[in-house]
Amino acid sequence: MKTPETVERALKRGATHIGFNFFQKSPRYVEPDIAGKLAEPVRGKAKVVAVVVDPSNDDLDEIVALLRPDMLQLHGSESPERVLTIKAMYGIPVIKALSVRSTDDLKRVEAYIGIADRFLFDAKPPKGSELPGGNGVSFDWGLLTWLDGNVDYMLSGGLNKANVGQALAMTKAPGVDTASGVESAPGVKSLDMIDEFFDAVEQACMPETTTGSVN
Ligand SMILES: O=C(O)c1ccccc1N[C@@H]1O[C@H](COP(=O)(O)O)[C@@H](O)[C@H]1O
Repeated sequence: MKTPETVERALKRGATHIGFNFFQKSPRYVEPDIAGKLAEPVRGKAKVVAVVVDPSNDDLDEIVALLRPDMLQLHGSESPERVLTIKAMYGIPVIKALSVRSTDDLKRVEAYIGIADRFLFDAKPPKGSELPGGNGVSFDWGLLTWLDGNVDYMLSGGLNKANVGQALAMTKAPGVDTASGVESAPGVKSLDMIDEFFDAVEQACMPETTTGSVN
């Protein structure tokens, strides 16, 4: 999120996590001090998440001081040992993002069990992309049937109003996450598209008993 308006809209629609991106090549990048201000209305209503990619300790020091995140989303190739070190340094829960193309990619979860607090499964970046995430591409959700049912995760990667219902129906994912799927241009979130995404999620999550037809 890069603007107060989009933060407000996502909160109003019931977002449980609001992310701020600190990968400098990203069109979603925000300066840590600006992110700290944007996060103020989020505190106590949703989790403030810092999205980082193989961050140095200096970068983390600055982000943690200025944003005061509830969670760190580690979206690079951080090893289990590095995740443990980061958790020990700041005492902040970690979402470990893993990119998925095959069942072997999903098996990488095992090394992080008991270390990462939650997982986020994203697609592998397309060839040539400079971004490790935020590429608007999905992976084969059917692969998630291989996952141990106790793993707490968020499904990510190319989710938008048109496919999030099918993604939820197919995977029963405990959470969904989107970035480019609610943007009118790279890095430009659309209030209408945020609404449409939440509408689609609500529709997908409606208990069957309330979606029956009226005769
Ligand atoms: O969005 C980015 O530019 C980005 C850069 C570096 C790491 C992660 C990034 N985005 C995250 O990727 C997922 C999926 O995004 P999308 O829905 O496919 O656009 C999401 O968690 C973004 O925050």
